[in-house]
This record gives sequence, C-alpha cells and structure tokens, in this order.
Amino acid sequence: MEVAAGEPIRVQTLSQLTKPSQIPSQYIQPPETRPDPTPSPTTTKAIPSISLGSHRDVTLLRREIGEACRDWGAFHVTDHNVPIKLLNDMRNNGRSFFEKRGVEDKMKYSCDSNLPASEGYGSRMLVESNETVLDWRDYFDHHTRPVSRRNPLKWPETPSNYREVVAEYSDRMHALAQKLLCLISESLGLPSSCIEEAVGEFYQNITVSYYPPCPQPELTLGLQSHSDMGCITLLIQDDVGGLQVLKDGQWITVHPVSDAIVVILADQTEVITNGQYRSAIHRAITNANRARLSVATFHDPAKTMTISPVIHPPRYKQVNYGDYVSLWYTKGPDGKRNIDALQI
Ligand SMILES: O=C(O)CCC(=O)C(=O)O
Ligand SMILES: [Fe+2]
Repeated sequence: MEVAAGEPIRVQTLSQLTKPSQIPSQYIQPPETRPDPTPSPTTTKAIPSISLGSHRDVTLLRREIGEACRDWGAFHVTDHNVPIKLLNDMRNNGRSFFEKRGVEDKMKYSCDSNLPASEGYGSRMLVESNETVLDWRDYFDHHTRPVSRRNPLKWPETPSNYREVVAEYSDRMHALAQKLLCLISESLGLPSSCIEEAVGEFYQNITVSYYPPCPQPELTLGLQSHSDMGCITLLIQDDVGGLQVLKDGQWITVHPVSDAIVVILADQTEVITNGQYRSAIHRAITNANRARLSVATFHDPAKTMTISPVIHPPRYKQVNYGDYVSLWYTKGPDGKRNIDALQI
C-alpha cells in the first residue's frame, strides 16, 4: 500500500485501515535504522534520575546535573514542583483530542502542511521529499511563548479546561526550564544566567505526539533518530513506553515514570557549552498493541538569534538559529548531522 504524495493522511487513520496487515512502504525504515528486534537482556542501563527537592544540598545537586549532562544529555527530574495533576491534565488533554474526536473533527485543527512547524494537528514534520521515511506519528503543536504567540483559539475547546491547562503547563515548564538552565550553567562554573542570556527570550512550543498501534513495529519508527534543535526539551510520557536515548552506540529505553519529567539537552546548549555538554540523540519506537502519548515542551532561541560558544577557544562555529532550523527541516535530522557540521 502506498500513501499518495501531498495527501495529509493521518497515521491514526492508517493504523485503523492497515490493521492487522502491512504498513505502507513510505513508513518502512531501511534495515540499519529499524528498531532492534531483540533488545539485549543485559541492558539494564537507565538515564539518571535527579531530585530537585528543596532539601537537596546544592553543591551535590549541581554535580549530579553536571554528570548527567556530560554522560547522557538526558535525565529524569523528580520533586520538580510542577503539580502532578497538571501533568495528568495535559496527558488527558492529548488523549481527549486524539481519541474522543473523529478524523473530520480533528482536521478542523489541521496545521498548514506547506509550512514547517506550523501550529495544529499534523503528521509530517519534514518538507516533503521522496527520500525521507515517514514517522508513525501524529501530533498537535501549540505555540505558547513568547506569550504574544499564544492564540488559544487555535487549540481545542474541549475538555472545557483544555486551553487553561495548556497555558498553565506552558508557564510551569518555562519556569522549570529556567531553573534547570541556571543549574546547568552553575555546574560548569559559569554565572547562573549565562546560558539563558546566550539564548535570549525563549520560543516555546508544546507538541503532543500520538503514536497509534503499528501492525509491524519492527519495520518502522514512531519518530526517527534525532537531537532537538533548540536549547532544552522537557518531556512527559504515558505508561506505554517507546522513547529511547542513544548511549555509547546502544539504544536505551527511557522507562515511563509518571510523576517525573524527562530533560533532554538540545543542540544550541551543545554549541553554547562548547561541547562540554552534548545534545541527546533520541527516537521513539512503536508497538502493535497500545497507542502511546507524549508531550514535549521545546525551549528555543528566536530565529534571529546568533548562537555561539561561551567557553573559549570555540569548537563550534557560530550559527544563526533561523538558518539552523531551515536546514533541519529541509535535510532532515539524520541523527546529529546538522550540529556535527558546525564543529571546528
Ligand atoms: O515521543 C517521544 O517520546 C519523543 C518526542 C520527541 O523526541 C520530539 O518530539 O522531539
Ligand atoms: Fe525530540
């Protein structure tokens, strides 16, 4: 089965159509990028988990953050002060949009498929080309910061608190991102505000990803291997599991911890810290039985910002963030090829 070019078919629709047979060829990954069919039973490695509770000794906390950033670029935070009810409300918002509405109703919120990263309901991230393999994922992207970008009328109006929850979630994630960037700066012996000043005002997007059950999960990916382009991503997931982080050449599953938030360092933090901390390569795998939901909150520089290392001598070329984003959307992430090209 083939998906016609340009047709904004949603993966959820496909999942219903193809069950239980074969996925369309555009979703089949080449053998080298397919998920490992038999993950090694000896893989007990897990990303670090760090408590941010007020009882923590700050010197020790900085050291743990530094180690997690240096060794992994991804870690869980607990005791983060974001109400657990808000995390659950945000997950419920996502489930309600994808599972309680019919396709036609969802299509009212469709994003503009000709514009990269346009707000709303979509499936295809990259500019269309014959070479890219499609992801087994639908998403809903919300533009949330600066506050002037917020247009709640573009967000679903049900459940009745949907828009309120997104706005509060945005504010809480923003505050947590600021706190983490202070700690990350301090962990390198830099002034607390150093990374935030290098990034400037945050552009924040909240993307709810929905991965429908896939009849052939061994052939496809929910989201191909990539590092996030901006500065820092804060992610929550449901209890299904599917997020993986690449560590020393091995894909490590990030097991769901419902009250925790996953922190993922993105490319501009790698540039600003001059490679002391690397952005994490990650991907999402699918499964045949249960739909999976995640909510990723991205914190990025303005497209007009020029990002350069704050540590000298620089090992990365300075980059205009808008140019970096355009390249990513045209060429695709292909792991970390885009940021590797900036290394001096
Ligand atoms: O669904 C996930 O766990 C990963 C999402 C992600 O990496 C992204 O949206 O950039
Ligand atoms: Fe990501």
